[in-house]
Amino acid sequence: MLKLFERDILSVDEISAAQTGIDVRDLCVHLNNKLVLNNINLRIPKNKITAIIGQSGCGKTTLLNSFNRMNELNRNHQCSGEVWIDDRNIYDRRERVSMLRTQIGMVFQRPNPFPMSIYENVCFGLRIQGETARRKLDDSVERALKNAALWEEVKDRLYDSALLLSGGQQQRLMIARALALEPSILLLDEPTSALDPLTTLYIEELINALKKQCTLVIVTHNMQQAARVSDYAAFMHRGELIEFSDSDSLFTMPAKQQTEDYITGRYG
Ligand SMILES: Nc1ncnc2c1ncn2[C@@H]1O[C@H](COP(=O)(O)OP(=O)(O)OP(=O)(O)O)[C@@H](O)[C@H]1O
Repeated sequence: MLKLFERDILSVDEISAAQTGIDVRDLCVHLNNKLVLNNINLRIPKNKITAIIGQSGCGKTTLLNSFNRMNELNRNHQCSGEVWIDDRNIYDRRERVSMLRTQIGMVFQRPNPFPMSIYENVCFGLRIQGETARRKLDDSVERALKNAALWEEVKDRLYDSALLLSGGQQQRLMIARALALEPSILLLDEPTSALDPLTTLYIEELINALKKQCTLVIVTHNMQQAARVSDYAAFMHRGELIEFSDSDSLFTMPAKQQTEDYITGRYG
C-alpha cells in the first residue's frame, strides 16, 4: 500500500493514557429510538491521524459527532457511556457544550463558508468568543490561514467574499476557520469527497502536517486515502467497532474476517 508520510507508530496496546487523545468508554447512541452505536470502546491516540472506515450507515459520522456532542442537535437522541478528553468526561453534566465545541474543530464533506469575507470567515469563532482586538484577530487569521496552507493564495484579498474561492480553497478555509480557535482535536467528515484528486492530495498533506498541533480523526469512504494518511484505523460495521489498530496492520493483515472482506471490496 502506498505510504505518503513517515510514521512513528506504536501498536494500539502500547498506547498509554497520556498518549490518548480521545478515550471512548462503553458508548451507546440511539437516534430516534434506533441503536446506532453499540458499546464502543476505543482509545484514539493523541497527535496522530485516526481514520474511521466502514460501509455506508455503519455509524461513522455518529461516532465522530459524539466527540463534540453534535448528536445532541437531534432532539430524539439518547447516549450512554463516557468520552474522555484531557482528563474530563465530556458527557459529564457540568460540561459546557459551547466551550467544548470551540476546543474540538469540525470540517464537513462540503465546505460551508459563510457569505462574508475570507477574513471574517476565519475569525468568526473568535468574534463569537468576544475577541475584538484588531491586532489579535489579524494575527490569528494570518496564523490559521498559514497553518491551512492558504495564506499565500489569499493574503492580498482577505476582504473578498469567501464564496469566490475554489472548492479546494474553500475546504482549506474551513480548516483555517477551525484552526483559528486552536482546537486540540480536529474532526474531519469526508473532507475531500467533493474535491478533485490533486486537491485531495494537497489536503492530505495538510492534514498530515496538522498532527503536530492536534489529534485528527477522519471519516472516509476512500480506502486508499485511509491507508495513505492515517496512522491508526477503526473499522465499524452496523454500529459496532470491529477492529482498531495501527493502519499498517489493519490494511495489510487485518485480524478480523469482516475487516478483510471490507478492505478487499467483498462488501460495502
Ligand atoms: N437522525 C437520525 N434518526 C434516525 N436514524 C439516524 C439518524 N441519523 C442517522 N441515523 C442512522 O444511523 C445509522 C448511522 O448513520 P451515520 O450517518 O452515522 O452512518 P455513516 O457510517 O456515517 O454513513 P455514511 O457513510 O453513509 O455517511 C444509519 O443507519 C442512519 O440511517
